[in-house]
Amino acid sequence: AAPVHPVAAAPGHPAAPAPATAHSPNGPLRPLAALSAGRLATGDLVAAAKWGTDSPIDDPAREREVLSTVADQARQLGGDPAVTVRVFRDQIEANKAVQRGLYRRWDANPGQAPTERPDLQEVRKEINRVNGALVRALAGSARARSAPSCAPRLAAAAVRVRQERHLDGLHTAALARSLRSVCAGT
Ligand SMILES: C=C(O[C@@H]1C=C(C(=O)O)C=C[C@H]1O)C(=O)O
Repeated sequence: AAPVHPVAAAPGHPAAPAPATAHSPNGPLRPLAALSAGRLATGDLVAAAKWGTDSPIDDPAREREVLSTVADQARQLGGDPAVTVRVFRDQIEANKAVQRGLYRRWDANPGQAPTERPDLQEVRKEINRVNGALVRALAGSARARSAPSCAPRLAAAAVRVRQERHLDGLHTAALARSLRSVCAGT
């Protein structure tokens, strides 16, 4: 098994608590954007793990497991399980959009296709860690997510993350997709 890529292994240290509002330029929304980008980076590894195998991009059983786990985690943290599940449905769609985009790229340019195959189970362990951090960041951002300033602040945070991580068009579009229901009432 190939080692987990460092970009995915350290998306803002997912095991640590979400940074406090005062230390984040965009308040508690910035970690949501950063963690979402970290989760999307795992999409590259998942695509590489599945490419050339029988494992389909869509794995509904794994998706159900993710959604039920994050709902439980949200309940334990005093978060909102319904909101958490809604956001994670978007996270999952965005992850699959990355995988599909990479498959298109690799089909069109076989020279760009991965030559190493990461272990999907190892990548999913990393995804689980990011999931836990995201659930925590969601639970800690209820006020910011329901404020009228949520959408512009979240958009600004996403732009910063795109710049910091030098995201390409595929990952930038997926980041927007992943954050679609973060702000209440959007
Ligand atoms: C990331 C994967 O691919 C898809 C996306 C998932 C996700 O974002 O959690 C879960 C299952 C798959 O439908 C995977 O198979 O683990």
